[in-house]
Amino acid sequence: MSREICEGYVEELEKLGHKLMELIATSLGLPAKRFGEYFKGQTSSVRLNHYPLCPSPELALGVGRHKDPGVLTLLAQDDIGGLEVKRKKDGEWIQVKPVPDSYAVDVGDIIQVWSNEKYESVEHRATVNSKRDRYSIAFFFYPSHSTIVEPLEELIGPQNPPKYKPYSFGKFLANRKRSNFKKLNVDNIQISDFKISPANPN
Ligand SMILES: O=C(O)CCC(=O)C(=O)O
Ligand SMILES: [Fe+2]
Repeated sequence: MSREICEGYVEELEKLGHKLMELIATSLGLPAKRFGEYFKGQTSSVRLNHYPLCPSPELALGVGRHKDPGVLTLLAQDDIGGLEVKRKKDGEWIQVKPVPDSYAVDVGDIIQVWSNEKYESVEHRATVNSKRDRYSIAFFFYPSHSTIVEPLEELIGPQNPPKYKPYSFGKFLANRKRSNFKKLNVDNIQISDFKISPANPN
């Protein structure tokens, strides 16, 4: 792939990311450009995923269950399928069927915190299959390293106290990456670590 093609692709995804954030801002009753400031010095990235076919797909996962730490993930997937999201009401894993010429849009942890849980970050995973290799391209729309993530002040008040303590996105991500993609015996850092519990508001 040439540099121009990659750069052009990322530029278009960035535009789409901003557009989606404008719609989300509007849905929360905020000015459309409310989220723009966080993306000055953004740290977005692209990951090319290759899942080789697996003779025993019931014994392995392509990517284990997780929530994406950023703002949005825009996922282009081929026609094989394998992405699954966890349905909250019963914990069932639901397949996200590939739709040609479209992106699967995943709300990340930061929107959950910014919106004080009006939106929720979706838990997901990717399975493998025994028929064909699968490819996906994930664009992770991330704010600047220095962003302090906290519920937006316009969305909190006496009736709606903040559900999260502020945290540094850069430090959160650095902590996540410390695992270096190895399987850990303990869960790595999660936004729930910053959750304010009603019994212990500080
Ligand atoms: O390839 C997929 O379907 C999902 C990939 C994913 O969740 C990720 O890269 O964060
Ligand atoms: Fe993901």
